[in-house]
Order: sequence, then structure tokens, then C-alpha cells
Amino acid sequence: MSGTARVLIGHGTENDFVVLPDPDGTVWPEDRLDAAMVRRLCERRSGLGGDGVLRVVRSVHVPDAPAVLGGSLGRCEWFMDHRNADGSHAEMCGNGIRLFLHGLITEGLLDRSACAAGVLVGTRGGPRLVGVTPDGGYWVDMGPARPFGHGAAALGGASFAGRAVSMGNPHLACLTDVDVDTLDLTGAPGVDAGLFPEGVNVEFVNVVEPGAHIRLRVSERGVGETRSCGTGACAAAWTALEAAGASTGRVVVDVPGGRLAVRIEPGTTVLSGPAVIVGVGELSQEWLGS
Ligand SMILES: N[C@@H](CCC[C@H](N)C(=O)O)C(=O)O
Repeated sequence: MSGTARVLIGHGTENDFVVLPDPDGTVWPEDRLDAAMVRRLCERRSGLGGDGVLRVVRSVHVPDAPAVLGGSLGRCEWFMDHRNADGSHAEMCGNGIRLFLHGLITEGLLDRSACAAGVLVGTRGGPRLVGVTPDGGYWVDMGPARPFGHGAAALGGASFAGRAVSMGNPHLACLTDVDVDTLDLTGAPGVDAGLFPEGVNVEFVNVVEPGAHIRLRVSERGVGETRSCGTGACAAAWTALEAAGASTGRVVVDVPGGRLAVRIEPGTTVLSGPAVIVGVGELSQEWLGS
């Protein structure tokens, strides 16, 4: 690759990403931003470091966009092209999409004042409405949680029963009385590959206040343990509400990297939380060429 490439580093509740502005799809076409490049960028010692990559690109420049957005293609100017740190694509990322909108605003590609009512952003899980909150944070309408069965996660010789929930991407949310801070998540939990043929993100969840407040740790598909997962927070909140005999409500979700809020109403799930740009710069020619 010749020339430099602009890059932002940021996070949402410490779920961190390399953000690549590529509005016209000319800087990071698919063959340049391949799995090997994503892994290099996310490598914490020899790259910039991150749990994933967010390419900020107009939907018309994304080959997958017509298939995943259907009739909403024309209403989604922007597309969150998300990759996990291992280079795999994910359908949706709740922390990433808040950072994505923050990146668009920071780069001057969108005006913050125009985002209060929400901006429809394309993702591989479909269109998602994302907006700003009065306190400087962001909200995203994640769509409904879709339960699809019961499963279990094997970890450290123990089995944790959980609820399989899709937030566009797959989750296994395990409510447990074992203090989640005591768990060793250096290795991925074992799961039933038949229930999760595409892999799964696994949340271990302690209920702080039934139906109202939970805390969790997460092992993400394609990454490993992360400090936060927005889609995971939604799946865990839905599971905690179900366990409390409710189908709607507002749940505070504490994660190692901070606090998220999830509001579940009939047919929708609204996730709110912060997004932070840590730095802005350029990839060096030396690194790109090596
Ligand atoms: N951390 C994200 C989820 C990222 C994708 C996930 N690892 C997957 O493969 O489904 C979030 O905040 O939702």
C-alpha cells in the first residue's frame, strides 16, 4: 500500500477498536483490509492494538450491503464494517456502533446536532438507529432480543447453564451465583457447536438486583475476554429480565470497563453508553510497507 492511512483509536466502556475512516471505499477495499491486516492492526505489541476494527465507509461501497440491508440500503448512508481481532466479520457490535457514530462526528462527516433523533447505520446484522444522548453519550436501537434455546458453557471444570439469545450476533448468557470476578477467562468456554454453528459470545452474569441491575464478564467470539460487550449486555439484560419474570424493563449493566444501560420494550432493545476517541493519527509508511 502506498501513502499513509488515517486512523482513530477509541473505545466504548473499554471495548477498544481501531477505527479506519474510508468514506469512499478507496483506502481499505476488502482485499487490502483482509484478515491478516486486521490481525496486524489489532495486535497489541506490534500493531495499534484493539478488540476489533471498524471501517467507516458509505454503504454504496460495501459489496455485502445490498444483501444485508435489503430495502433499507438507500436509507443507510453509512456502514459499520466491523471485524473481530482475529479478522472475522461479526453481524453487530453494540459498543462499536456507538464509537462508529462518535467517529463520524469527530471526523466532521456528520453534525452532532443532526444526530439527536438518530441516524440509520448499516451493519451486517441489518440497519440500526444510533443517536446522541444529552450527556454526550450515545444510544442505539438494537432491535429485539431473539432467544433461540438453552445451552451451557463449560469453564474450569464447571458447567454454567445459559440462554441462547441473538442480538443479530449469537450469545449465551449464563446467570450464575459464582462471583464472575473469580472466573478464569483466559481460554474460551466450551459450548455446544450444534446450537452455535457460527460460534458464540459467552456472558457470565451475576444478578445484583433482580430485573434491574447485573454485572458481567464476557468471552467474545473472535477476540477472547474483552472489557465490555454491548450486544452481550443486551442479551444478558434480556435473560435477567426473563429470570425475574419480566419481558420489559430497564437494566443497569456493569462490565469491567464501565457501565451500560439497557432498556427493553416490546419489539426493541435500546443500549446506551459512552464512546471515546483516544487518539487520531496516521499509520506509518514503515509499518504499512513491512
Ligand atoms: N464487542 C461487541 C461485539 C463484537 C462482535 C462479537 N465478538 C461477535 O463475533 O459476535 C459488542 O459490543 O457488541
